[in-house]
Amino acid sequence: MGKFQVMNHPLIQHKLTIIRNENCGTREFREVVNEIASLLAFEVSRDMPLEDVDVKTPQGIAHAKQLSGKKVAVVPILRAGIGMVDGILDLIPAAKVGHIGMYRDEETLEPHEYFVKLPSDIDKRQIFVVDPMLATGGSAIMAIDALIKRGVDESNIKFVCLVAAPEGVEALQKAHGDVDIYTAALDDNLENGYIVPGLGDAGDRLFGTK
Ligand SMILES: O=P(O)(O)OC[C@H]1O[C@H](OP(=O)(O)OP(=O)(O)O)[C@H](O)[C@@H]1O
Ligand SMILES: O=c1cc[nH]c(=O)[nH]1
Ligand SMILES: [Mg+2]
Repeated sequence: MGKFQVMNHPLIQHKLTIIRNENCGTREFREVVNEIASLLAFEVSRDMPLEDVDVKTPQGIAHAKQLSGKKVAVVPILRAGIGMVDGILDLIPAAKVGHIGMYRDEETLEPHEYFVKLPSDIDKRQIFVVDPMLATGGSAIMAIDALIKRGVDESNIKFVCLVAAPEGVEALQKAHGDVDIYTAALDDNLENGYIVPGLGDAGDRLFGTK
């Protein structure tokens, strides 16, 4: 079973409160989502493997460490996931970026895939699937299905979000038990498909479309 972790670092919690506020405007919302994504990436990358390396400093030889594991791919679920990408690339600049386009039918809440473009070596990478909201879990499950269909092993996927509903966590764990889930908050429940208290429609707040 993959892990489920709520990232309760004080900086993450403080910044999440800023974007939950209905008076937070598009510009600040966008900036702070990226800041939270960076802080989440710092925690999510904590178990990346290291190898020993000797490096010559101006004063001698340091027995040091460098990253040794799989290269990273960040995969945002469009649209709202795009809001987290730059923040993660600030920490992992060499990561490749794949995109999976997904929209929820407003009536049925069913997800629909409309775009997939991934690095050609996606099956060899450590993948961070990012989306601010895990509501029913349908979009995350379908995005991960799309990766598995292309040869990705579930255990190489970490799902990173800002706010999760218990219903979404349960559904994602049931569908993809080996995927690690990281969130800045686990909220109360879903009402009409929206997370309560949540932060509203993340895509619309990021892109100013409402
Ligand atoms: O867990 P679920 O019930 O599937 O809901 C979560 C999805 O809903 C939102 O996207 P939306 O469909 O509104 O698209 P957008 O990002 O383009 O606004 C959000 O960004 C997630 O992708
Ligand atoms: O609360 C929610 C649920 C789904 N998508 C959002 O953007 N917000
Ligand atoms: Mg939306």
